[in-house]
This record gives sequence, C-alpha cells and structure tokens, in this order.
Amino acid sequence: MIEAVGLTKRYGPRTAVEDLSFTVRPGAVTGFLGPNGAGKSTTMRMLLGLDAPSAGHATVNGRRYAEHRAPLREVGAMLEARAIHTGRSAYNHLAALAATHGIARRRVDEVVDLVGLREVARKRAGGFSLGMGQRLGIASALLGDPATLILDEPVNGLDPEGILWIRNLLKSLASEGRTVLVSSHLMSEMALTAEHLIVIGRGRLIADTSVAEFTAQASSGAVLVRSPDAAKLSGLLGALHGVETATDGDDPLRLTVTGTDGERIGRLAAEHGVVLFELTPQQASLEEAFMELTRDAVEYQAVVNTSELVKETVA
Ligand SMILES: Nc1ncnc2c1ncn2[C@@H]1O[C@H](COP(=O)(O)OP(=O)(O)OP(=O)(O)O)[C@@H](O)[C@H]1O
Repeated sequence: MIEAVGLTKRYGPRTAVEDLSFTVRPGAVTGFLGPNGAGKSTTMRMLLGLDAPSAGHATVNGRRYAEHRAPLREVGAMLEARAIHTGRSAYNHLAALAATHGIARRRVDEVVDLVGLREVARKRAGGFSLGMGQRLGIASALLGDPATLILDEPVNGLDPEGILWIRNLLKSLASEGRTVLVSSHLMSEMALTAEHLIVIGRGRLIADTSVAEFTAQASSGAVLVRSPDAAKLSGLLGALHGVETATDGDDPLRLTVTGTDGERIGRLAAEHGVVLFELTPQQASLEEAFMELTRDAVEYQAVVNTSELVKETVA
C-alpha cells in the first residue's frame, strides 16, 4: 500500500507537485497518468525518498521509505530512462545488488529468467538495447520480491512482444496481492493493464478512480444503432421525450441516438418489428477521456491559429 498525504514539491518559485493525496491499494495495477511535466516523476521520487517533499509525506507499506530496514524487500522501483552505464554483466549487476541487500544468489537466477534475460545475462549491460535495459531495470526492481512496485514508464523502448510480456507480468504481480503503481504515456496500453487510475495535471490530483469510471465520465452516453429500418426507428425514437437521433450521411442504416439507452432502443425496436444489425453504447477510449479531462492541465500546448498565420504572411 502506498499513501501520499498532502505531498508538495517546490523548485524555487515553481510548484511541481501541490497538495497531492492518494492511496494505492494492493491487488490491482494502478496507472499513474498525467500530461508531460504534470509531476509524475517528482511524485515517484518522493515516494521513494529520493526527493524530500516541501510539505506533506508519503508512506509505503505503512512507513516512510527511509524507515524501512530492508527497502529492496519492501519496494521495487524503476525510474524512467535509468541508464545502466556499467561494464558489468547483467548477472553481475544483479548479483552485486543482491549481495549488498542480503538477498540470496538463487534469487538472481530467478529474476533473470523471469524477465527473459537468460541468454544475455553474461553480456556487458552497458551495451544493452533500451528494451533489454528496461528488462534489467525490472529484474532489479523484483530482486527483493517486494510487496510494492513503483515503475516509471516500464514499457518505454519495448517491442510489442515485450509490451505484452510486461502487461501480463504486472497483472500477475498484482493478482498475487502486490501493490503496483505504474506510469505510462501509452493510454491504450494502460487501458489494458490498469484497473485503477490516478491522474494528475500541473501537480494536482485530477482523478482517483477506476478505469471504467474514468472513461464513463468522458463518454457521451450516445448509442450507435444500425438498422435496415433506420428511418422508421428514427421516427419512433423521435417521438419519445428527450430522445434525439442523428443520421450518418455515409451510412444510411446508421443512427446515433442520445437521451436513452440500448435496452430501451432494443425493446422499442422489438415491439415494432424493426430489425437491428447493431446496438453499441459509445464508450470513450482512455485516450479520449484523458485528453478531455486533462485539457486544461497541459503544460505545453501546440497553438495553431491558421488565420493569424495567414495575416502574418500577408503583412
Ligand atoms: N530538479 C528540478 N528542478 C526544477 N524543476 C524541476 C525539477 N524536476 C522537475 N521539475 C519541474 O517540475 C515539473 C514536474 O516534472 P516531472 O518530471 O515530475 O513531470 P512528469 O509528469 O514526470 O513529466 P514527463 O511526463 O514529461 O516525464 C516540471 O515542470 C519540471 O520542469
């Protein structure tokens, strides 16, 4: 379990994280999302005791990170773009880490296998690709068999097979009852991996909710209907209070219905012998929901105003 209470970090006049409170519970993968510069890495560093908060505090498994006697056994962490500038082999890198933390050598073999680095484990880690480096970072995080994992952009640099592998790994670690907090820019990947989300923007909490609730919040509530009797159905629906239908110029069979739900549309169609080919509630993707809810919190927004550009060119 991770708890942040009023976490705040100021860099001079700049507030990177402001009064941030949340709880990350065990048993589920929690996605940590936010636009660039939102304060995700700063927050993760504070959770790990690498940065001192200007105010507030954070605990992992009930204690501040520095208060753990064997932190590697409590919290496994991988921070973004951890470059491994080492002439050591991956195996020796892990073995050295294990030795300094009182972890048995046999655990090194276990994690090397777990992350799929067996074949290259004796090669110099400094020459690893980004994806192999990520796997080594994950192996280091798992070395102490910790109850809590904090991973910053773990799928960075991984190929599709690697992304699938980490998705399954994180889910299985969570299903073993571990606490898993993971940041990512890949929304489609987060939608498949995480059950819960903590979303921040400009250092403040925007949402602390399940993935399902987060996307439902941004969904229009419209229902897509396809029927060979679209005109008849549109007439029937239009007669209901508060229900509106819109046709689609490209597909005459298609209607977008707002103001009611799929169940009511289906029943009405059945009562009047209208055949339906499709009845689909329109659900926002996680990416759409994220864009919608963080729009005001984006630090670096591209502003393209073509009319201004035209005026400037003419002048
Ligand atoms: N050491 C520092 N000194 C000054 N400002 C900093 C420092 N570290 C971070 N910041 C600022 O704090 C804000 C939050 O940065 P942070 O790296 O935590 O964001 P992030 O959400 O991880 O971003 P990204 O998704 O781009 O990695 C940014 O505006 C950043 O410029």
